[in-house]
Amino acid sequence: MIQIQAQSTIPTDFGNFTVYAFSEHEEDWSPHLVWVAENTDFNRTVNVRFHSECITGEVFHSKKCECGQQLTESMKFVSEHGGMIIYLRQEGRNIGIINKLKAYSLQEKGYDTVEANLMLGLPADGRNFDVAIEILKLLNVKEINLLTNNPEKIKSLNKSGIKLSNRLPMEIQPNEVNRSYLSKKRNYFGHMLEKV
Ligand SMILES: Nc1nc2c(ncn2[C@@H]2O[C@H](COP(=O)(O)OP(=O)(O)OP(=O)(O)O)[C@@H](O)[C@H]2O)c(=O)[nH]1
Ligand SMILES: [Zn+2]
Repeated sequence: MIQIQAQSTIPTDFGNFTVYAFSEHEEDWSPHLVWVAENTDFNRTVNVRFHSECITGEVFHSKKCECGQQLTESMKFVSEHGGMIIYLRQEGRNIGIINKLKAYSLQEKGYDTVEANLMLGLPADGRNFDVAIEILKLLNVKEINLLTNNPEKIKSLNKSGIKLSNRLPMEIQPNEVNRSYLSKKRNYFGHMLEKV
């Protein structure tokens, strides 16, 4: 059972956030991190982003995906309108950074993002979002707007008991490198993307 292991306030370029680290054990070096914008009213519909870790995109500005830009846009949005980012330590759709780099290596040979995972004997998407739901319940959140294009995140919420008021699109303008990745997301996983 996960619980809050620590919390603190952190000022960012986009405003002040309270950050909570959630894990089962205090010695877990990769806890899920929940970033709550300071103007968040838990008694109203809360704007929420479930965001899976992508060190290549978020820290090193990889052009292969849109994760870094989505995280920045999400932080801006919740700072302005209230809300939180549930930052899930599910690197590479939960195959881990080593396997993601192996998958990228296969992508250099011409395989797409799904084929590469499957060739490694791994699921196309190894995530489930139950832990994000658990976090919302622990924080006593009852009703949310979800910033996402991913239908799986919506399905998880619909069976959770937490009310989903609205889906808010989180679409980034494609670049020349990530356009085929984004179109695979739309055509294979069913992401609601209009710009690819
Ligand atoms: N295995 C694998 N993972 C990737 C690849 N490109 C990006 N990722 C991972 O995909 C995940 C993207 O997660 P999210 O930002 O939550 O995005 P999403 O599930 O597409 O849904 P929304 O952005 O909410 O629409 C991150 O964990 C990335 O590390 C890839 O080519 N292969
Ligand atoms: Zn990414």
